[in-house]
Amino acid sequence: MREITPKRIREMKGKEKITMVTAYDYPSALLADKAGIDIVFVGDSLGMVVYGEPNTLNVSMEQMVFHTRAVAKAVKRALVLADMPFSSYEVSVEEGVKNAVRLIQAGADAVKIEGGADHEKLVRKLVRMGIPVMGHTGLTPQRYLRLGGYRLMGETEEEIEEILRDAKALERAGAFAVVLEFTLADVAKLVTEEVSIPTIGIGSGPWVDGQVLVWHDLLGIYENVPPFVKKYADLSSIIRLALERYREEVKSGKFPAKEHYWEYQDKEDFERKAKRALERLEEK
Ligand SMILES: Nc1nc(=O)c2c([nH]1)NC[C@@H]1CN(c3ccc(C(=O)N[C@@H](CCC(=O)O)C(=O)O)cc3)CN21
Ligand SMILES: CC(C)C(=O)C(=O)O
Ligand SMILES: [Mg+2]
Repeated sequence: MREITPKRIREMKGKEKITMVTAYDYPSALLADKAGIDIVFVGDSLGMVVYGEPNTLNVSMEQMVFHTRAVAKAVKRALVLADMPFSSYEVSVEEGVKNAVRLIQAGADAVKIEGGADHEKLVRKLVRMGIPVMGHTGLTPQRYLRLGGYRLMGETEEEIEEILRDAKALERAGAFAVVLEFTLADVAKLVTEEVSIPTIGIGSGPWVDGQVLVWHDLLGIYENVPPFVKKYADLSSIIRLALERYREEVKSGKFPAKEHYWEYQDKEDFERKAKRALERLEEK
């Protein structure tokens, strides 16, 4: 059992801000855990930042399972959360349960689904069988085609109502937290006040219970970052510089240097052995 549990996350509401970051592989999850992040999250955004897709709609359960397994191996303290990908839970409650179980068996401590009111039955069922669930409302990227792209949510009365309805349905069904993505900050504040479960914002302002960002965005290794991202590092330029130096040193013969290889001290000994080896090869 890891130290950060869904219960601990719930208890942080109003006391301590919750920190969450995506990670898709072993080395990044190791770093996120060691940095003291509360929730290490295998997001379906991996379709975009790892696999180069234009949206998250082509992410498969297989991909989520493989990446969740790698992340789970690394994390000792944080809560490991895995996204349910598009079409893995919408068709039926049964299918949703089966797919959630696969992510749990890959090492996740909890799963996240997009939407709320539409999936109340599924959330209730998962929670009853012991699988902690995080919801997700506001901008839900799996509705990319219908929305006609990614945009700020909560500008109309109808959208505010929909976001509130989702959050309240999730609370009722037993979800332990809800992501509020790219909503006007006032809407996020209202939702945070209206529900007893923690709200975790992304692009939704400061009046929420926690924040989540995508690994590649905050570290500066993804070119199409959403407008709400703060870059905490510019790893792209650091990585490029290192690769250019490597290339240059191989071309010029500077790498590998003495400390990077091993040679015979006794060259005559090597000559003898090499000659014998070549002869043995001839005999066969
Ligand atoms: N790398 C990455 N970071 C994210 O935060 C993220 C993903 N990918 N993929 C899934 C969703 C999609 N998100 C996004 C992506 C783009 C905008 C964005 O750029 N909005 C622009 C205009 C978009 C358009 O051209 O239609 C804006 O100015 O509102 C917002 C949220 C957040 N999520
Ligand atoms: C944007 C966050 C919340 C997400 O769902 C993801 O990274 O997949
Ligand atoms: Mg997602």
